[in-house]
Amino acid sequence: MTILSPTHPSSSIAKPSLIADKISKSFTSGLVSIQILSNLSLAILPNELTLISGPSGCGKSTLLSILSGLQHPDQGKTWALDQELSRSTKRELEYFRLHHTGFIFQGFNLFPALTACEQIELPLGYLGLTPAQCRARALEALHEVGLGHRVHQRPSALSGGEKQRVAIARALAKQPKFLFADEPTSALDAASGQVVINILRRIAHQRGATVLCVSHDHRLIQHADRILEMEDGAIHRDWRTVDQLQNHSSSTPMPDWSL
Ligand SMILES: Nc1ncnc2c1ncn2[C@@H]1O[C@H](COP(=O)(O)OP(=O)(O)OP(=O)(O)O)[C@@H](O)[C@H]1O
Repeated sequence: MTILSPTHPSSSIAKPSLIADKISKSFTSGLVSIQILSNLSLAILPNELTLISGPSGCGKSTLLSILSGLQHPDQGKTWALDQELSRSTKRELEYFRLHHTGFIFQGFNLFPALTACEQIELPLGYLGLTPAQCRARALEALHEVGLGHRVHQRPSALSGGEKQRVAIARALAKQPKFLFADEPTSALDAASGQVVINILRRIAHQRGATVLCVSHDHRLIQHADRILEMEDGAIHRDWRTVDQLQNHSSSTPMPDWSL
């Protein structure tokens, strides 16, 4: 059984790749304004899978969309590496998302008419790669998620877990620095969900990507490196697996996370 320990900054000396500094967000419904995120600050590290968990409606997806540059916070600042997302223009955010991010959603978002390989080749074309480069990257990504034998299948011939693996391969083929996943296992059975979360963790560890995953699927917790539990628009608890802590010396110096 995985034992969880409270996160301590000395557990890592890596520089955060994603930072939120006192961000707030509210939505207006009719005459009522509802505060979703309140003065939230956090720092996410590369090379690990960070899981944001919490009850439905607590603001997980809103936080993910702000950290990935899909939305601006009402107040506060966000950075991805050295780019201040909260001050970036729409065009700068589009460039950031196209070149540096991959997204994975609960519903897979695959085109029914395209084969697994074509699903991946299509968006790669927007990166300016040649058709041969797109094909090579697509095949490599499909092999990486264990779907080398399903290259020419359309979504209707794939299981839910396989569809999600195609979606991961599509995100992976861009070779992104950031991978954002919103409830990637919700539509999957336990075994398929476990395969998906293991792939996400491997991408973080082997490729050095920052992998941020939103889920209220408790089966995922023991497979994440770090767990952020949200409640009422704030980070309520911040946990890290003991395995991860033991990989670092107890004399590891404190990183400078000052904002
Ligand atoms: N664009 C929007 N306009 C109005 N309200 C919104 C908008 N986006 C989110 N909300 C509201 O903000 C709250 C938080 O939504 P969010 O999707 O971030 O929560 P969540 O924790 O991801 O929920 P779930 O686990 O159910 O997906 C919800 O009450 C939702 O209805």
